[in-house]
Amino acid sequence: MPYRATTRLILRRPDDWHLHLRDGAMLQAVLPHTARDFARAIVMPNLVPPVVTGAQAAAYRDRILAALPDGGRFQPLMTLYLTESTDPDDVAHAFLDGTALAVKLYPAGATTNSQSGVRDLERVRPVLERMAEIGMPLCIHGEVTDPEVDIFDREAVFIDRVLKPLRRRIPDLRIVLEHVTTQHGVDFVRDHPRGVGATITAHHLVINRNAILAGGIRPHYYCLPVAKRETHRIALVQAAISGDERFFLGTDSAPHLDTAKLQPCGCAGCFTAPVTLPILAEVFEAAEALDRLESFASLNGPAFYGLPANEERITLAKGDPWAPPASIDTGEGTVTVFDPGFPLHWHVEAGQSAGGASPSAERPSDTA
Ligand SMILES: NC(=O)N[C@@H](CC(=O)O)C(=O)O
Ligand SMILES: [Zn+2]
Ligand SMILES: [Zn+2]
Repeated sequence: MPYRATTRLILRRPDDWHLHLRDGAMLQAVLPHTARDFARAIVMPNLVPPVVTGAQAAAYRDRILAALPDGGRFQPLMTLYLTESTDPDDVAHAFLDGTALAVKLYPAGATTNSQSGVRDLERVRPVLERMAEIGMPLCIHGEVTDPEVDIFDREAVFIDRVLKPLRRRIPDLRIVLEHVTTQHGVDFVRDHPRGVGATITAHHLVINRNAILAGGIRPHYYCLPVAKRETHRIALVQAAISGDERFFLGTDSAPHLDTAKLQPCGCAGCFTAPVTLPILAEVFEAAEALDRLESFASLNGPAFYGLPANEERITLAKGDPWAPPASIDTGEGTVTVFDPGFPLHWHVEAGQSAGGASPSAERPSDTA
């Protein structure tokens, strides 16, 4: 049946403030899916070996730009992986010359490729103090690694044990609590009027932990932090649709080969890049908040990072449900595309640019 758009929504081209692009064949395969819909993305540094220095970030940025499809104007924004031997001068230099926008804190052992991360925050204090001085944000994977702590509590415990004391010790350090998954995380951000933000993924807005475990084990819904119970999902939706500047989109699109996910010990991460904006449109529409999608996806992130919002526009169109590809091929194996579990009626119109005609998101209007 031919596609019939019945509703259109124009918004500034979104950015992704938390993205995994990997390297090599995987980078080649996943990058076009982000570059198609997003103007910029903060690229996570958890390669093997990790992207630690300014020079490594510049080299990785060059590899990403070389992998861009022809005519792609996508801009990768680089991060530095914080280790206990990170040099404060190198970090400051990379920030001030524009090579890196932020530093990423992985508690050692918390997630995929975090083994070079931080065990003792005291050891990185000189780096954090320097970052506070120069206004460089710290992006945080906010989970404790203590095996005594239940996996569903690890974000909340991190906030109490690590984040609150850190905030007291270095109050001027700008912090992004990445991929927030709990009411506790939302409350922590709301309690801090300045200098604290949080990214929210599309998948945490649409799944709770039942998606992973009820009626069978579904590895493609397993990511870290792991999805929590429904009350937390609702808190995340409330934060995302609130228009509150401190909450912005970070997809955490984290591709892994299916052969790595479908294992007795499969790895964490959901590949959402190809479906992020259609999913968000469904979520915001269901919450009667389509007029705030632009704040979440296109305005709040740049405001936090002190960057201009994109001038270019994209159009989201609503029509008959469409089926995204079940997976993409990387040449080295397939990667399953995140399935939200409901039909997608919205899609991003191809090659669309409204040329800056509209000052902000329009309320959807009937164009049929
Ligand atoms: N989110 C995930 O489950 N996985 C991410 C790492 C991360 O963001 O924690 C990955 O790199 O695969
Ligand atoms: Zn993470
Ligand atoms: Zn991530």
